[in-house]
Amino acid sequence: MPQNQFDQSASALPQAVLEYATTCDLPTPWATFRLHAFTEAATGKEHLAMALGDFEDGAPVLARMHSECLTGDALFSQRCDCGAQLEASLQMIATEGRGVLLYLRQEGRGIGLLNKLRAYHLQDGGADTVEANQELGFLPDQRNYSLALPMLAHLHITALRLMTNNPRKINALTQLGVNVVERIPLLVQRNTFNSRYLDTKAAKLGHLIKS
Ligand SMILES: Nc1nc2c(ncn2[C@@H]2O[C@H](COP(=O)(O)OP(=O)(O)OP(=O)(O)O)[C@@H](O)[C@H]2O)c(=O)[nH]1
Ligand SMILES: [Zn+2]
Repeated sequence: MPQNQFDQSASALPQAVLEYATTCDLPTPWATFRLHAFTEAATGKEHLAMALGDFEDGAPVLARMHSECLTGDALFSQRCDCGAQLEASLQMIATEGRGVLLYLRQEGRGIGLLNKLRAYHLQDGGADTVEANQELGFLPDQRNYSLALPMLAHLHITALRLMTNNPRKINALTQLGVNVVERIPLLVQRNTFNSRYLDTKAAKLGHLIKS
């Protein structure tokens, strides 16, 4: 699959600069995480890392690089798999007792909330998730994963066992010099509303999801 039909290569994107802000405890139903906050210099956006356990030994860390999805993560939307993936990955980290979830504020695969809702409107009229982005003048995936680098460096994390179904995410991280030693599938249940979305991700974006 030609990667640039869907997203820019990692080397073509500007390297994100983040400034560390603060850390606090974050109790969740599964574990009490340490929540680390960072500010992105270029946009002022706040990006978060939820960490559990000690990473100083250098052993590969169970990790989720989660892209913000307000509708799925907070508003219980069934149009996508984001909320269920967020919950499942935090549970897996808690079960292991060690791991990190990077919560990257790249809503709508980087096009922002309002444009994602415009894309949903086009999808309500028949477009798929890729066509809708293109109709709005965007690449299907506008994310810049270099946001992860300063967060991983701050946490002294050097190698990942990444929970994802998206091989382009692993390619991008590898291009950026991150050592991804393993991919751990993060499959969630289909429903009436997300089924076409999941099929399009598999067919057009290369996600490793069974139909
Ligand atoms: N532009 C757009 N973004 C969407 C749509 N549905 C979900 N998103 C965003 O997609 C992002 C999540 O990406 P996905 O393609 O679902 O999954 P992924 O992160 O590539 O892969 P996984 O690691 O397997 O979850 C979040 O930022 C969502 O807000 C949509 O229809 N259009
Ligand atoms: Zn979502």
